[in-house]
Amino acid sequence: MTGRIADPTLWREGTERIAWARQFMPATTALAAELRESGRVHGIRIAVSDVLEPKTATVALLLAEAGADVAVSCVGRDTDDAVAAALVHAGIPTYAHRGATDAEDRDNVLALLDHHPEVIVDDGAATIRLAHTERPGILGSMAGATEQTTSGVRPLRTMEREGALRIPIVAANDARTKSLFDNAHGTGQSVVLAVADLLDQSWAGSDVVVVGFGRVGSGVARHAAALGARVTVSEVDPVAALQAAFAGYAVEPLADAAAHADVLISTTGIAHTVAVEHLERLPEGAAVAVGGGAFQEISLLAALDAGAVETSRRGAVSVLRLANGRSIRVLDDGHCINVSAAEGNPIQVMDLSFGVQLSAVDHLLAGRGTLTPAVHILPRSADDRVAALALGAFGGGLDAVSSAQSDYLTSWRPRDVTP
Ligand SMILES: NC(=O)c1ccc[n+]([C@@H]2O[C@H](COP(=O)([O-])OP(=O)(O)OC[C@H]3O[C@@H](n4cnc5c(N)ncnc54)[C@H](O)[C@@H]3O)[C@@H](O)[C@H]2O)c1
Repeated sequence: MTGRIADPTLWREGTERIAWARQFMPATTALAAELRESGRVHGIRIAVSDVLEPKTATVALLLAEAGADVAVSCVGRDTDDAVAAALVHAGIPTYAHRGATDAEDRDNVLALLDHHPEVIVDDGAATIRLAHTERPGILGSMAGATEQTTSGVRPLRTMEREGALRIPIVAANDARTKSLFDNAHGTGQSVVLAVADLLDQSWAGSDVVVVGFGRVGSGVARHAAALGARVTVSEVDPVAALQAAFAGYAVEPLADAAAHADVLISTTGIAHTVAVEHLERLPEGAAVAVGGGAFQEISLLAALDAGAVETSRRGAVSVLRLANGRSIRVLDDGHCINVSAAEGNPIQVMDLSFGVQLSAVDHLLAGRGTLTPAVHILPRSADDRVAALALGAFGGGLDAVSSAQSDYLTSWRPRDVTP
C-alpha cells in the first residue's frame, strides 16, 4: 500500500461511489479525454489536494488514466475513508484519513509534496503555501499550481504582491464557470440543505441571517428564502449590501441582525467574522453554521476563552452555553458545513469546477517555462469550452455571433453606431 489511509479494506464501497459520481461529470471526463489524447499530462507528477470524496477521486483517476503520475492528500475532517481506500486500491498514493490531527494533516501534505509534484491541484492553497515554506526545493522544477477557492486565491495574491510567489498559479476560482456556479449555486444549495438536515426543523417563517453577500452568500440567501425563510444580510461592502437590498433582503449590521436570528450562517471565508459579541446577541436556541470555511470564521475558541461551555452534543450539533447564560447550537464545530457534515457541492456543479481545474492543468503545462510566477486567470476560451461541454450535457444549444454583429462590435467610427 502506498500512502497513509485509515482502512484499505473499504475500497469496494469507495470504488462503487466513485463510479456513480463519474457518470455525472461529462465536462470533466471530456476534458480528461482531451488531455489523454494530447499527451500533455503523460508522465507528469500531479498532486491533488482537495476535499476527498467521490468527485475529487474521479478527477484523480481521470488524470491517472490520462497518463499522469498522481498522488492525493486531504485533511482528516474532509476525508471519506472509503474513497481514500479506493484510490489506494487503484494505485494512487493517498495521504488522508478521517479524524487526523492537525499535525497528521500537515504530515500528509508534506508526504504529498515529497512526491515532487510538477503541478499542484489545490483547494485552499495550504499545499501551495507549505510547498513554499517547507519544501522550497521542489518549486524550481514545477510547472505551477491551480487553486480552486476564493479564500485560497487571496493569500496567493498577497504572496505575489510581496514577491514571495515562486511558481505560476491559475486562479481556477476566478473562472466564470467556477465561481458563477460552484460558489453561487452549488454552495448555496448544499450549505442550506446541510444546515436544514442537521437542524431538522422547518425553515418556513424562520429568521435566517446570512453574513457576507458575495457569490456564496447570495446563493445561501436565495436557497434559504426558497425554503420560506425571512432572510437578513450583513455586509461590510456597500455595493454587496445594496445588491442584497435590491434582491429583496433586509440588510442590517451583524450586531442587530444576530439579535433576531434563528439561524446564522457565515459565508465570508474570513476568520473572526462572527465575534463573541455577535454570538452573545443571539436569542436562546439559535443555530450558527459556516458556509465560507475559514478556521475560526465563527470565533468559537474565543467564546470558550470568554467562559462559554459545551453542555451537550448530538452528532454534529453541539450546544454551547455562553458566558451570558444563553445557549446556542453550533453546527459541526464551525467547520465548512456542506463539506464537513454533508456531501459537498452537487456533482453537476463540481463537474464544472473540476473541468476548470483540468483546463488549468493544461494551461500550466502548455505555458511551462513562459508563464511568470504570478496569479493568472484561465483564458476565456478555456472557460467557454468548459461551459459549452456542460451546456451540451444539459441538452442546451448555443448561438454564434453573426458577422453583422461582429462588424458592429469591432467598429468604432461614429457613423457605424448612428441609429
Ligand atoms: N463551502 C463551500 O463549498 C465553498 C464553495 C465555494 C467557496 N467557498 C468559500 O466561501 C467564501 C466566500 O466565497 P465568495 O466567492 O462568496 O467570496 P466573496 O469575496 O465573493 O464574498 C465574501 C463577502 O463577504 C463580505 N464580508 C467580509 N467581511 C464581512 C463581515 N465582517 N461582515 C459581513 N460581510 C463580510 C465581503 O464584503 C464579500 O462580499 C470563501 O472562503 C470561499 O473560499 C466555500
